[in-house]
This record gives sequence, structure tokens and C-alpha cells, in this order.
Amino acid sequence: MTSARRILLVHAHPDDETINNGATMARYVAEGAQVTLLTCTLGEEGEILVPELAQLAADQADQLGGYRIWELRGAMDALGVTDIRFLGGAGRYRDSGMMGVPANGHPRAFWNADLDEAVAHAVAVVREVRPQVVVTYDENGGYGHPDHIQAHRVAMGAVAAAADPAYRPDLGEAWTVAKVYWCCVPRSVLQQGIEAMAAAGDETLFQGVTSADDIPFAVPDDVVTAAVDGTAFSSHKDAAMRAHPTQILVDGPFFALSNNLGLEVLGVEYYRLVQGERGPAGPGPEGWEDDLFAGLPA
Ligand SMILES: CC(=O)N[C@H]1[C@@H](O[C@@H]2[C@H](O)[C@H](O)[C@@H](O)[C@H](O)[C@H]2O)O[C@H](CO)[C@@H](O)[C@@H]1O
Ligand SMILES: [Zn+2]
Repeated sequence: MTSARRILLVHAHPDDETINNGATMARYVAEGAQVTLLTCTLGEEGEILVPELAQLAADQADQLGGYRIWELRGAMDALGVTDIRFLGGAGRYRDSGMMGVPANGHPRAFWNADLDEAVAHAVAVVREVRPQVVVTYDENGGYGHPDHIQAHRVAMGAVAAAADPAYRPDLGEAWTVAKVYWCCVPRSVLQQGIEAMAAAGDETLFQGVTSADDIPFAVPDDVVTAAVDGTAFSSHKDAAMRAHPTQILVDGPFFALSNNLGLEVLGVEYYRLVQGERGPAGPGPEGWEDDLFAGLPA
């Protein structure tokens, strides 16, 4: 049976969905919405935080992509998400590595994807799922990773193309997504996390960042338009993060990637509405929506 409320999240690598939207996904699953994850690559070029798995790396057995599919399924089990898709099918597009590395030139690197082809794959998902809400990254992919930038381009291109009845009718009936959001983290929230890390001092495994201005994905508070309170699902998000051990280390209320820079695990997740009508404000003082489906027919 199709749920009344349907949300599609478009991400670059296994782990981005949990880091950016884990609590939101768990909350909407619990509320009976259909939550669909579309991940564009398998994360083949990732670093590996688990020493026993180091040989899976791209420059050795090159098996990290398959392993991260398994990690992703475990993370989605923790959140209750069952609809997990890979753009063009698992393995179609390869993790491009960080901007400027040789892996950017791999023939299957997502950064080299034919955008029209990649958008068509995403349109097929949009027209099948028919989500009222789509979530992806801003035009810089949050922090400038090529796969994040490309995921943004594919997601935004697919939202536009899916709505056009003249575009590829073979990919399904046209569907207009009502609201599109970009993931974001307000600078003030990051600064609070930095101060919490500093207060933790030697109690945490991680290095501290000195200022939110040093974090590339910090945004001014005034561009945020929604805050989804998923604190009731923080344990789900914690478990989902721990399901990505090659990429994420969790230590109490903090997590870090292979750069060992500690960040707070956020139970409230933030969004910027970029397409569609803003719904009624939630109870918070900022006037932000507290539900991504706010203002849409029940
Ligand atoms: C969260 C995210 O997008 N992770 C990507 C990213 O990983 C970073 C990369 O390994 C970098 O070299 C490290 O310094 C940084 O700590 C990592 O987060 O890029 C990987 C390669 O494209 C990708 O697999 C991973 O999912
Ligand atoms: Zn990523």
C-alpha cells in the first residue's frame, strides 16, 4: 500500500544519509511515511577506519564499495528504512574521490557521469515513488565533494524533468515534487557543538574544531527554513552511524570521520526550502517549519 506521505532523499555515498538525515528518516518511518533513499555511488574510494578491513581499499582488493552496501543496509535497518536504491543500479556510478584526486578520472566516476543519463535514472525513481518532498545537497554539495555536487545536479535536474510530461514518457507519468530541501547545518548549532566538544576536553577521542567558520558546510542561520526534531530517534541515528564503521567513529554525543574532527551527533536536523511553498511555522522562536511536509495536504 502506498503511504500518503512520501519523501525521497538523494545522497552521494553510503553514510551521507545517516549523517545528514538519520533522525529525520527514522522519525518519518515511525510516523508511517514512505522513506526512499537514492544513493548515487557505493563509496569505493573511501578511507577505512577499521584496520582489519584495510585491504578492501580501492588501491588493494577494491572491495570497499560492496562492503559499504552492507553497511548501508545495516544503517537503514537501524532507522527502519526499507526502500534503498542506487542510481542506475548498484555499481553504475563509482565514487569519484575528493576533488582533484586521480580517481576523479575513472571512467565510471560519478563526477564524469553523462548528466542527462544520470538524471533519467533519477527521473524513473521520482516518477515511480511520486514523493511530495525531495531532500538533497546545496549546489556545493555541502562541502565541495564532487559526488555531492553531482548528486545535487542530478537531484535538481530530475525534479525539473520529472514534472515535464514531454520528458521521456517511457519513464512514467509526469510527477511534480511539491517541496525541495537542501541539507544544511546552522553556524550557531555547529558553534554550540564545538563548545560542547571543548567542554568534553580529554573525555573524547576526537580533535576539536576551533570555530564554525572553519567548517565548510556551516550556513548562516538565516538561510535555514526548517528544523526537524528527531531527538526521540537519536538512539536510532547513533546505531545507524555505528553501522558505517569504515567511515564513522562515534564517541558518546560526538562523531568523526577519518579526519578525526569531532562533530556533535544532531538529533535536530536542519533544512533549507529551495522549491515549493513554505508551510506554517513550527513552535520554535525562529519561525522555521518543524515538518518537511508542513503545508501539504494530509
Ligand atoms: C561524508 C562523506 O562525504 N565522506 C566521503 C569522503 O570521505 C572523506 C575523504 O575520505 C577524506 O579524504 C577524509 O579526509 C574525510 O575525513 C572523509 O570524510 O570522500 C570519500 C572518497 O570520495 C567517500 O568515500 C566518503 O563517503
Ligand atoms: Zn558523501
